Amino acid sequence: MAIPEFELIRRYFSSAWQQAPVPELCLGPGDDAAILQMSATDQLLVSVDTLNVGVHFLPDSPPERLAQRCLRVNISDLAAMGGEPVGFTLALSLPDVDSEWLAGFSQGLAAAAREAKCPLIGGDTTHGPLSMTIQVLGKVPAGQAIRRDGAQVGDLIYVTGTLGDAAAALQVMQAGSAQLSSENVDILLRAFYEPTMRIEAAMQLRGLATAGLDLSDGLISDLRHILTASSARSRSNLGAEVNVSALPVSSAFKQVFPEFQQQVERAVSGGDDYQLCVTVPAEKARQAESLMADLSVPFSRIGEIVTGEGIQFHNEQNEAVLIHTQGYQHFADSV
Ligand SMILES: Nc1ncnc2c1ncn2[C@@H]1O[C@H](COP(=O)(O)OP(=O)(O)O)[C@@H](O)[C@H]1O
Ligand SMILES: Cc1ncc(C[n+]2csc(CCOP(=O)(O)OP(=O)(O)O)c2C)c(N)n1
Ligand SMILES: [Mg+2]
Repeated sequence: MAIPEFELIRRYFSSAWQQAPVPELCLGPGDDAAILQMSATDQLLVSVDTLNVGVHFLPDSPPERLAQRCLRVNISDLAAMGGEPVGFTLALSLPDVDSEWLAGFSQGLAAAAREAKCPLIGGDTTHGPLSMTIQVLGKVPAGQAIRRDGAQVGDLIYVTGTLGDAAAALQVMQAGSAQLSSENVDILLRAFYEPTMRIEAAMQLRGLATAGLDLSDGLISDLRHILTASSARSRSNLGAEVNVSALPVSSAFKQVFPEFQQQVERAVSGGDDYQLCVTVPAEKARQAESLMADLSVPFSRIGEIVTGEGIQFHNEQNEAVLIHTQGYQHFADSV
């Protein structure tokens, strides 16, 4: 029987993290980043993610774009906590020394590092199948990180940007794009390789959002992380109501997935979005919406936290919509 990714982590790694707590540790595994107390006023955020060929990107991906994606998806975890980047380390495993590939990779890495104001501060370079791991360090004023566990009944659920574009890009890369304009192909590929880092947006949402994370596995699994963490913390049963007609999707995405049910399924379970999903109390919603508008960040209200369990999807007419797909799961195919 396959062990789901999160059960595997809990079963085999919780014994290590439950040992020897240090006074600096404010938040261990389970959120987008760990939180460590650095001084009375500052906390350090730490997060790491790996990208593997064949799993996270296709073989022969352009190296410049791959580097962009690798740093951006990692910085997305810092952003999701309301953090500001401080620096990153890079552990790179390469099958051979291909100077053309490395020149492209180096350019993409430098461009993303510049944009995020996040310098490379160390790393490791080894011989092996292509794999890249980036660890990001960030900072946040003490107590102000946006965690996954603060959502409450009545909070409104928002997402930034559009959902499903990266899933549509993958479909286009794997199956072709006969019916798409080159402009739309560009939009989708950019969503996959260069997801927007929502650093400033999330910093503005500190103190307004009760919970938040970045969407990597798809809304249907990632919103559940907010529900699980927040239910545990508040010792209550929290669920979510999501209006599928409010899910923000691009016209390029709709061209790739023309049927409405297919659009809903891909938007909530396609993954690789790296948009923010946050919960905001109703009385702070106007302020949050206007701050996001000032930053020109699309900010869509898609639902509400309710008493209950799991996520219920409904349409504009308030009719239940069944979703048949799940979010991305590593090891889903293992036996
Ligand atoms: N091998 C591991 N040991 C300890 N913690 C882990 C391990 N793998 C994942 N985690 C933790 O589990 C949580 C969920 O992981 P993941 O889905 O990768 O988060 P994210 O989507 O934020 O990258 C994170 O807090 C991460 O630190
Ligand atoms: C070749 C390829 N196949 C499938 C996908 C889809 N995909 C792979 S991993 C993933 C989820 C996000 O990756 P994960 O390692 O779980 O990131 P994390 O949640 O740790 O940030 C998705 C949607 C992809 N990006 N590339
Ligand atoms: Mg991860």
